[in-house]
Amino acid sequence: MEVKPKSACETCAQFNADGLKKLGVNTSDFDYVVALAGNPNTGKSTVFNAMTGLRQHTGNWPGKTVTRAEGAFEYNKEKFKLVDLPGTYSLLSTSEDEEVARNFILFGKPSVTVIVVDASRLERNLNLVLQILEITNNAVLCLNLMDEAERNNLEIDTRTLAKDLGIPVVPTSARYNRGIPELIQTISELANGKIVCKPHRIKNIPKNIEQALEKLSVEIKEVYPDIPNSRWIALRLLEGDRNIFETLKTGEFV
Ligand SMILES: Nc1nc2c(ncn2[C@@H]2O[C@H](COP(=O)(O)OP(=O)(O)OP(=O)(O)O)[C@@H](O)[C@H]2O)c(=O)[nH]1
Ligand SMILES: [Mg+2]
Repeated sequence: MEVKPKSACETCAQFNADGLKKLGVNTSDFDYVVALAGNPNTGKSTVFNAMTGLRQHTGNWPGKTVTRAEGAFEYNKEKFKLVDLPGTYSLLSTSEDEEVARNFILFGKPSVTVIVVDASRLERNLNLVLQILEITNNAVLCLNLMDEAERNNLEIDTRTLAKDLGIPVVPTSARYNRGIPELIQTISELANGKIVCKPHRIKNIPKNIEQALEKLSVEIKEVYPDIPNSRWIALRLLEGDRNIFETLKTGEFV
């Protein structure tokens, strides 16, 4: 991860939060699309509401958001369309809600993916984080529910986490609006290339599988030239993922 040097004033989130305008449902003429992804009940909709000024339903039970919601905000004169997704445990999913999230993360071509995790249950959230990092170059980890983590006396080494994952990590307590200005600033810097990620990727793929992957992903690209992540899709097909197979067949990507 490389961060280009800036003046101290520019790096201050408090300073930059002044450049924020919550635009509600007015998503026209956006410059960037930002996806909010993560396990169920990690506070995605709460983050969405804090940034857009909308009142997307939030609730303390899994699966509250069942379809995707869209809103917008403006920051430093650039317009961001924010997409709130249903919670999902995995990109290798089967349930209908999870499919909505997976298809958007895979095929929606977001400029930035915000991965919202529960800081008090970090370990069980990491599975999805690593899966998302396989398919995107531009992501930020929103370490939410920091108030809960603090209450449980959990300390998280955010610098090491950011280094190991290869993406920025922003601690937040979205319910209390803590960390939201920093998150917005990080999203903006990722979108306009001031921060460049080097996401953690699995490297030890056997040679024969690697060759099959290469071949299949070339064929996928021939049939679907606009498709992102053809390599990951090839891997899923080789593993026999019926959902991905059906999605490709119907062409209903998003
Ligand atoms: N203590 C605390 N609670 C939070 C925080 N952020 C969200 N919550 C609460 O966590 C619950 C779930 O929040 P949601 O925003 O609905 O979570 P979600 O990720 O959108 O949930 P799904 O749509 O089901 O995936 C709500 O009761 C929120 O008020 C936080 O930073 N701290
Ligand atoms: Mg939600």
